[in-house]
Amino acid sequence: MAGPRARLHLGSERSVTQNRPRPVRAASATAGAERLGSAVVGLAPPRISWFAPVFSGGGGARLVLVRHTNENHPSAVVQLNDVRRTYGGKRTSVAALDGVTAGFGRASFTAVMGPSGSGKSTFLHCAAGLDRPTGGSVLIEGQDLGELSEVELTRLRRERVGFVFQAFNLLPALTVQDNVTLPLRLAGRRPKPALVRQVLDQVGLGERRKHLPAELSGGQQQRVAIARALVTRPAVLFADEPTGALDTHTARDVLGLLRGSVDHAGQTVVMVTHDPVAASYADRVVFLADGRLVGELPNPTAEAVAERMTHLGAWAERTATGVY
Ligand SMILES: Nc1ncnc2c1ncn2[C@@H]1O[C@H](COP(=O)(O)OP(=O)(O)OP(=O)(O)O)[C@@H](O)[C@H]1O
Repeated sequence: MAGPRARLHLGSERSVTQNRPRPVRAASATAGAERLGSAVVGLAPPRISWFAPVFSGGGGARLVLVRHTNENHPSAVVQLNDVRRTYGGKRTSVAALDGVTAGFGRASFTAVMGPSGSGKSTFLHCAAGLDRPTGGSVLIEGQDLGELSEVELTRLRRERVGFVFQAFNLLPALTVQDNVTLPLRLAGRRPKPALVRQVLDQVGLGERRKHLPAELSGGQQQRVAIARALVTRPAVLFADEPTGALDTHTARDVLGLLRGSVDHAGQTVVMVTHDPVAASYADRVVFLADGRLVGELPNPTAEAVAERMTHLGAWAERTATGVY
């Protein structure tokens, strides 16, 4: 557990009613996930509380008891323990992540938000095994990534981690079906036709499997990218601004698809986003500022997320400039 961390007090968490229908969860999809109050966190109830400075909207600091839900727990699919990532040398050192502890339970959907430069990409890269932290540990399904060689880490990423980025990164000369099955073929596995059909149907592209990416809309191409990420049945799907290149309507389709993979297939999803509406599809939002986890919001609404981000941005600016 990291030492005391600043947590932002950013207004009421439940002042705005939910602005989207939440699908009923299949019992199998939520196996292992536990409800903690109103938050689906997939973790054990918090065991440790800590005293931390809380910054009010006006910039003043006071001490309150903070209940922390992100501690180390063996049931987490992804667990970060006191993760640090420093860039640069001694004199130019930047702490992109400064002691982050967070857990992500099975069949949970978490949005990661924070001002520009707060460490979101670094967080995602370290959590997904794309980058090695300079301190602390990251576990995926209980496996400490720090204990793996590069070859082992690559294999774990290929088999247990799915990625979706803002850019769809499809191979233009391959059909939808061949793009989707590529990760399996790269891993030397023969794609099972029934599985491929199922994944393509899941993303609504069963009829388009022979098409080339250029023959699809942006939203459909992102669906192909999601199918490609899901085809290995990964333990966790990491999404980095997956709707950043899509119009509002298409973005909602894609977010609904991610939500459905959690509710109906028990997928664990961790998504970095700047968009409060996108974040409102998640079970909870965790907020980063200055490389630290500074708060979380269960059952987020777009309005509540936007309100917190406004305060967080103002606080980050005051911290950076030293003007309060
Ligand atoms: N390769 C690097 N070398 C040096 N500093 C870096 C490097 N990558 C990130 N940083 C610094 O680490 C901090 C966190 O960066 P990161 O990209 O994780 O933030 P972010 O929240 O994803 O930002 P944004 O929302 O603007 O994409 C920033 O101060 C950034 O300048």
